Amino acid sequence: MSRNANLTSVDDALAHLLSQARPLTGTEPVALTAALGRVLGEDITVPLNVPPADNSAVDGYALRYDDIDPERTMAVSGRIPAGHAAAPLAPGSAARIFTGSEVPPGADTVVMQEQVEVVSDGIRIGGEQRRGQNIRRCGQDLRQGERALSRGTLLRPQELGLLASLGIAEVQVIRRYRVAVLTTGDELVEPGMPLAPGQIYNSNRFTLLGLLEQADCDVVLCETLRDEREATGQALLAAAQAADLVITSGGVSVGEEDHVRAVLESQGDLSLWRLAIKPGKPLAFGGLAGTPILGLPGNPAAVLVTFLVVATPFIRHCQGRTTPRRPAEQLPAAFSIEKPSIRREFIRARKEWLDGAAQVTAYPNQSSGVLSSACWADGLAMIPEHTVVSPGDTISYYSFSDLME
Ligand SMILES: Nc1nc2c(c(=O)[nH]1)N[C@H]1C(S)=C(S)[C@@H](COP(=O)(O)OP(=O)(O)OC[C@H]3O[C@@H](n4cnc5c(N)ncnc54)[C@H](O)[C@@H]3O)O[C@H]1N2
Ligand code: MOO
Repeated sequence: MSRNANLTSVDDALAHLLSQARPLTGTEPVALTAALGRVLGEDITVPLNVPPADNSAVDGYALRYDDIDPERTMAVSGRIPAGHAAAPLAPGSAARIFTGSEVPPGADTVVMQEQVEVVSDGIRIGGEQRRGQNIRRCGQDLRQGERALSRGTLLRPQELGLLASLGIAEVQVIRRYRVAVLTTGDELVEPGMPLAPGQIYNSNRFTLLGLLEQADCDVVLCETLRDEREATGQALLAAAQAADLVITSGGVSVGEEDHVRAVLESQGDLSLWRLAIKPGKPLAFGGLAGTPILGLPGNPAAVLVTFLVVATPFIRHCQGRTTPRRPAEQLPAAFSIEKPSIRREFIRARKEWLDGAAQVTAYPNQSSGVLSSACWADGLAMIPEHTVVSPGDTISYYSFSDLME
């Protein structure tokens, strides 16, 4: 691993995390109505042709192309509303047909009603017609026996519609990823309670719960721990036994009250500590009782950034999601970085439009204790290690929604 003043680079840290990630294999059945956002746990083979029969693409008349004669009135021998079986077409005649109605046996063409003149004893056909026009062929969407969707596909609204079009009401999905959340700190008080001197409200808990919900995780345990070594050890072990991943906030720096890292070091294994990332440097990663533990720093903006940059790729990998992270947009900076850092910096930023051109603006206060910067922002600008930035320089920008993908 490349280390810079004992800091592990973000790329090396991500490679290490992904090497430790164990994709979920267990599946569970869910009704289509509850399957949005889940990951398909089985390959789906098309059980029947979609559409199941040739049907009309327009409202009009079904007929045999060779019977079209602009000089002759054609009798209308039948009417086929959508949802009804089509009787065979009487020779030399036309059948009234509607969009989606099955084309009757014996017809090979549908003429739009706008090109038909209705007369007392039938119809007269004008305009230019083509053999086979306006018919949606049996199986043109999906053919029986072919692969409709593969295991690992994220189920979006259109995939749910496709499954429904195959008559499937329930699918196997990868089971939800179970995460335990432990926030640490004697100073923390839950919102709604009065605040005594020295205390602050526990904001990380809510940021993390929101992020995990957006990442389709099941939060199986959520506790706040006091800065106490033995209790921290017990709580971490209980969380490790209950979850696929434990995420903590706080207690990973160098102070003597930073117990999360110390517990990992003594009771589990600490395979990563201190990253070349700003904010978020003291991030710790390790394992306890066979469960990965991700120790995020306590500073509120560091929690958001490290979750998006480091935790999300790990979680997505474990969830069996196969789509790679979207590449950054390359945009001109509307800010400057005068002092190069040995850490890769993620700046709370906004993509803004000036005279029709996009540029990236930065929140003026990038302190990792300032969460309002993240509420102002719609994404993160990434500044590589050892880099200075002048206004107009091209930089990498990731929207928050792309980082959650
Ligand atoms: N001597 C050093 N001190 C610090 C270093 C260092 O390298 N040497 N690194 C700094 C950096 S960078 C960060 S980030 C923090 C991370 O420290 P911890 O992860 O141990 O976090 P805490 O000390 O517990 O808390 C830091 C900060 O965040 C507040 N906090 C914690 N939890 C919550 C919560 N749930 N909701 C809201 N706010 C929270 C806490 O009160 C502190 O202000 O260490 C630096 N120090
Ligand atoms: O890494 Mo810390 O989050 O810079 O404040």
